[in-house]
Amino acid sequence: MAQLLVENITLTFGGVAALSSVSLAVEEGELVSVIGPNGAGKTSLLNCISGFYHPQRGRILFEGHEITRASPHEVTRLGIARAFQNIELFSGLTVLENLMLARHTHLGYNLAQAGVFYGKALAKEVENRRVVEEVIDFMELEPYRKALVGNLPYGVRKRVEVARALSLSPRLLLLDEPIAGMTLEEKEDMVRFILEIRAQGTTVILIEHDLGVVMDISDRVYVLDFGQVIAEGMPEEVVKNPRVQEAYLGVGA
Ligand SMILES: Nc1ncnc2c1ncn2[C@@H]1O[C@H](COP(=O)(O)OP(=O)(O)OP(=O)(O)O)[C@@H](O)[C@H]1O
Repeated sequence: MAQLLVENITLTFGGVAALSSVSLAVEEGELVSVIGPNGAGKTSLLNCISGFYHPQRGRILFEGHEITRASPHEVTRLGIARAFQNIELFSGLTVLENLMLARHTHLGYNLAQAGVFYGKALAKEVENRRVVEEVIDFMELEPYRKALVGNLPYGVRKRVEVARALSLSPRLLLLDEPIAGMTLEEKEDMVRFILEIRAQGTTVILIEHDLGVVMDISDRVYVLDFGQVIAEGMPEEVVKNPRVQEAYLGVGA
């Protein structure tokens, strides 16, 4: 069974369908990209998977659990984390504090539990710190760990945003335009990190407008247009698909 199954989801806003009967199946360890023109429904799809939107029809299963109506918090606890297009970090906190806070907020013990199970809470805190330090090391953020996020250049903040998602130890990572607005060098670095994340066994769903990057690194690609999946397959198949060329690349027709 696929790790993530999206079955015929439909999401409407006041009569406008952002997604119409969209299905998607992602295997554990795959790097799957979702592409499509502006307004095609890519972010809406990620919002449904991550619990921010709930589709009116269809269902979503992650590792056999139905998450169609789950909250973002529940989805995170089940092993799905998301790096946002518009960076969701606290600019007045350091890199280290942002990552620790993410773990506390989503996976941590609450204060009442900490009071009752002091030893357990302490062990949890040591574990939180270990994971966060590993992520900082992995994302090569060591030079910035004590820097306030608000003072960091945009490209580094994008990297911290991915690190924040990774610090939740996800088995499925959702990346919404992780290289948008970056310099060429920053893009190359981010692509390398994405490939390393996948190499470590984490499943990745990527929304990205840079087709060169998508075609280079994806195992499979889904193409959305007007809220519908118009093509799915290996990158080299998808680019040859006449519907994709018409709808997305603006050629043909
Ligand atoms: N909260 C909302 N309220 C109303 N309409 C929405 C909402 N979110 C998305 N939509 C609509 O749903 C459609 C799909 O939008 P979505 O942002 O998912 O597309 P996208 O493919 O991610 O676009 P982009 O590449 O520009 O980010 C659009 O018509 C958009 O206006």
